[in-house]
Amino acid sequence: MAHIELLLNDARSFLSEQPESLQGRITELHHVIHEKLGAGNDFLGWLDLPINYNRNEYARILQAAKKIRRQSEVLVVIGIGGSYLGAKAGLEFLNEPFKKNQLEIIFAGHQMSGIYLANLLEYLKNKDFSINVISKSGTTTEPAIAFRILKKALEEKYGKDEAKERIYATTDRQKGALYTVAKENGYEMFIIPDDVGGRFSVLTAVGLLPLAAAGINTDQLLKGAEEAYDRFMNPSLTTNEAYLYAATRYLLYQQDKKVEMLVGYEPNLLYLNEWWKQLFGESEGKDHKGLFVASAGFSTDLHSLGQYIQDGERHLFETVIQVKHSSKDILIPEEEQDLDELNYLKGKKLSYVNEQALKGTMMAHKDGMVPNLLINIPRFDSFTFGYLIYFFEKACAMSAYLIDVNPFNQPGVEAYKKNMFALLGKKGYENIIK
Ligand SMILES: O=P(O)(O)OC[C@H]1O[C@H](O)[C@H](O)[C@@H](O)[C@@H]1O
Repeated sequence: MAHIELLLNDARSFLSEQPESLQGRITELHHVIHEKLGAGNDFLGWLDLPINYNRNEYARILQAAKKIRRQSEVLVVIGIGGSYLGAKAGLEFLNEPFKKNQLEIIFAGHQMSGIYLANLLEYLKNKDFSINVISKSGTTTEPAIAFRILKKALEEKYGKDEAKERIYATTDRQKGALYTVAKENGYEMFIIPDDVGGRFSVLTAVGLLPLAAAGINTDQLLKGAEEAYDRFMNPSLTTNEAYLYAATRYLLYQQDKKVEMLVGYEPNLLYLNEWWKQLFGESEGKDHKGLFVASAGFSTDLHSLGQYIQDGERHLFETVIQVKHSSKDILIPEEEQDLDELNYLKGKKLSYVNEQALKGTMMAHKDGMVPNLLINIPRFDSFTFGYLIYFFEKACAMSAYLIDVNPFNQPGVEAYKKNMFALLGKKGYENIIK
């Protein structure tokens, strides 16, 4: 039984060729992926993580998570891009809105705002805190600056020796400035394997330590990823939803749909959108190719972007995530006078109203010539999160190979960095700007 469903009822009629016709190419590329024959083949370590993650390191992650919870009220997680979005997406996906957790997780180093960091330092003054600094390269500017500043605050508060017991560094096994700092100071370290790129690293310490520290059941998360691993080992489009998704978005792209929007009807999905955008945007957007990936939270954005989606340029399609079971719900009460004219909804669950909004919107957008793909997920739990992460990762590798780009590099990201370093006067960048 599939843990998540992919329904193409509102997409097929737009396609001049059905995704199943690509089965031959998909099977070929499945072998390219699994036999590591394609571009970027030294970055396929994520593929087997659900079955061969490092058990010793995982045991240390769980120990460290316990220690953090014992010692601190706040864990500051420093990282950007792939070293931030997976954990953030997981926390948002799994946390109950407004519920205060025993350990508060705060992210830093995911931008360079002085306002944000100054206020964070202020906030941390009277709190016990620990730091998990995450950077695969160990040299990314945003997290490096945030770490320098927060490390100083931690050392001033607890002294160098105790601060050392409160810093956890997740980085490369042997290189990079963060590696050097961590080794030199004797911080506990977690390794991002050489063959796992940032945006494919959620199932390593990058995602698992912050999530375990937050009290999330990471055993279940890994089990979900393992179930997805098993299911997507067979390339047949009759059972491999990851490849069916990849094939469908590829065909829509061929038919001049240039934008894909990931859409959810629950606020808990908003950061999954952000993680997904990095995954697909950095993996496919190169050599002047690739879908532009955007996202929306409905029904909120139906009151802003909704007009464009219904009626603007016809270059987009939507992938909608529906959550089948609500862990909590609320009934709409009856009012005697019905002044707000809502009695027609009395006794109805809010989840029911939300679902009708989803159905009505899909119908309207389809009528407006926007193909809709529907992904049904059962509920917000760790198992489903792990499953979904692996589903999208596998779909992404296939998608990128379908348009013949290397899914695992991101050369374009360096262009702005060079200019920024030149403007900041960094050594070695003197002659960049003419
Ligand atoms: O983990 P790091 O090496 O610090 O990298 C963090 C992020 O920044 C880079 O610029 C890349 O565009 C991302 O792919 C990466 O996830």
